[in-house]
Amino acid sequence: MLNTIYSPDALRQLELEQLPAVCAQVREFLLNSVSTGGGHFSSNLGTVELTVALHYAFDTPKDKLVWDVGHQAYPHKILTGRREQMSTIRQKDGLAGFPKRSESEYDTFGVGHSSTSISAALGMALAAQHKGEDYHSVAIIGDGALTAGMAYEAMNHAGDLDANLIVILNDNEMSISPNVGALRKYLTRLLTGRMYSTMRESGKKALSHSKSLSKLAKLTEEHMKGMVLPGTLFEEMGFKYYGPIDGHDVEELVKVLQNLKSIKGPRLLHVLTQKGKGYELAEEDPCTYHGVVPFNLKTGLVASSKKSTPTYTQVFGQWLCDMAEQDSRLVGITPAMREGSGLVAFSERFPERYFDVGIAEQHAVTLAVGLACEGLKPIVAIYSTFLQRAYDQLIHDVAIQNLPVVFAIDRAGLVGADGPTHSGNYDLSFLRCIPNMVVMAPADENECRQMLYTAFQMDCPTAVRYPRGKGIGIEPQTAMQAIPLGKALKLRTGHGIAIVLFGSLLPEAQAAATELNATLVNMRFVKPLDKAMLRELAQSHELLVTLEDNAVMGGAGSAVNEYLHEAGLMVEVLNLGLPDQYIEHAQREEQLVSCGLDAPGIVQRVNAGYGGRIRNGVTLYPVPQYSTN
Ligand SMILES: Cc1ncc(C[n+]2csc(CCOP(=O)(O)OP(=O)(O)O)c2C)c(N)n1
Ligand SMILES: CC(=O)[C@@H](O)[C@H](O)COP(=O)(O)O
Ligand SMILES: [Mg+2]
Repeated sequence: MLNTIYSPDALRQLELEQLPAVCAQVREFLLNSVSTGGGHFSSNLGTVELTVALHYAFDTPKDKLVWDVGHQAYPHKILTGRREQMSTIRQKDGLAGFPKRSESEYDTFGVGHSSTSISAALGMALAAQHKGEDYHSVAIIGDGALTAGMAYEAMNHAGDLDANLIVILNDNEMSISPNVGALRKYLTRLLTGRMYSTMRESGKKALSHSKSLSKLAKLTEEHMKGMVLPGTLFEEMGFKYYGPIDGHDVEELVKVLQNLKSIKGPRLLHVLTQKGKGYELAEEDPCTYHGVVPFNLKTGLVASSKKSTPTYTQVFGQWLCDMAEQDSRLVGITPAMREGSGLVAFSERFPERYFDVGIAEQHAVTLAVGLACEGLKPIVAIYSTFLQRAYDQLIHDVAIQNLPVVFAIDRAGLVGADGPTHSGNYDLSFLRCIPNMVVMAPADENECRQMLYTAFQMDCPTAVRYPRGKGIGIEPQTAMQAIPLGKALKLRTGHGIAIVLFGSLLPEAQAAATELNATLVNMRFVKPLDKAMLRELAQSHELLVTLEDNAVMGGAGSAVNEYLHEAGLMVEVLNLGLPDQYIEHAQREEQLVSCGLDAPGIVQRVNAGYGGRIRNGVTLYPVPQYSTN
């Protein structure tokens, strides 16, 4: 059947009774395609029935489905004409891992970061009112995503309006790790309470009396009211609350959704799903199977037995435990990224000093400030891309008060398969302009550990930013020693050209320096800059090439330009970094090549500019062209 479903229209031609078979085929397809190519796994297995029901019950794309985060939207892609391209998902020139407006008319809203769906769907619902159009706006949000403030900001607004907004709460009791907070407890109470069973039965009865969809359509508010649990949090916020219902019973889902369409105003349907549904290992351990590399379905994910050097994340995790052992003031904070940020061991060894705050980056930062005010030493472990959410807190709460909060910023620079929504391309630009901040970028794993230690010793806000994955393979030393503030390190002495490196592009810089016989300096600090070193380089070289895995605009290279200008040092400069464009998903190495940040790319751009200047006095720095699809 799946082969004939090229669009939701084709799905809607089927009989309701055929939908369970469609679901089985979508799940089978998912199991094979994600285990073969990698990607988000558990969440997609959990949304199969919900997705089929939504496209069946609603008139998509006229009706708008807005997926929150979008990591659970693979079934949606499969049913909206992209099944045959699913093998390319998250790969260079392939489908994006998240809904993306330019990819399909069914992708109503681009996502990747969480908790935006209710705001966006409300905007669409208000637009419908404004334009006098008649379509439904449906936000599909997970229980994890519902821990973020933005979701409540949107509900608070929506609950006071009469917009045609439907929120589907996809509750699987999991974020990436088990969900946290009072809301989790509240949802559990809703599920386990006596009222739930009573309500569920009455709801089912109401629905089972209806023989056909046309009759179902006539089941209006009165029937649905039988399913209402009065006094819920959502009701108090102005939503009509329905559910909870079984998110794997596709026929029941369709019936309820059909009914929901005829009700007016903001309404919320609570749907229960199981993360990893249909693959036993993922059902048992949805967290491990949240995002997967290719694996054998028969054996499941198998940890490699080869001893390998640690990733930057692991270097951070080890440092955190070591530091916590030495200093009881240390506390660790994560906004819902325990595994990704390397905090599992810390959370187990120091549970009383570990805080998973849910998807609440703003709160994570200001919580750290409160802890710092009272003499504790907070470490905020956060992905660069998610720190963007907490920029005001960083300035207003941390930096203006000059409090010693350490930001361990993971996934800095290009991240690969997750693409532009998750790239950490801007942190150097947005951090270095904040007074009081010290900003460090390690060039290898040991330096990362020593920088974290350095940061921890300081009495001001500090940031250490490091990339996804492994470095050059330097085993961090156990001993920890603070790095002198703002001190760069000369790694190679060459002639004419000096490569001024900020961060992890060390192998590329080393290869290019050798090829060009250039001086190579590891700057280590983006703020404060080693001005003495820059002065010396400017006075002894003809060209300075700054290199960073951050946007060129406003980044570390810009800091060098500003200093040279301010100091009146006349030297030619070539700033290499990420262009003023979004870099599409691909492997990180492919992304670096496409930006001219691999060793041959660096050499080519230096030669083009520098050679041109030497030959005829014309400065020419060609910038590679990037695709902007
Ligand atoms: C702002 C933001 N912070 C963190 C993340 C990382 N993240 C992606 S999915 C996820 C869990 C979401 O849980 P839920 O919404 O319940 O969906 P589920 O994974 O259970 O399907 C997290 C923390 C993100 N995408 N956006
Ligand atoms: C959807 C989301 O935000 C996360 O699942 C993210 O994809 C994790 O990225 P890492 O694989 O880099 O931890
Ligand atoms: Mg969840």
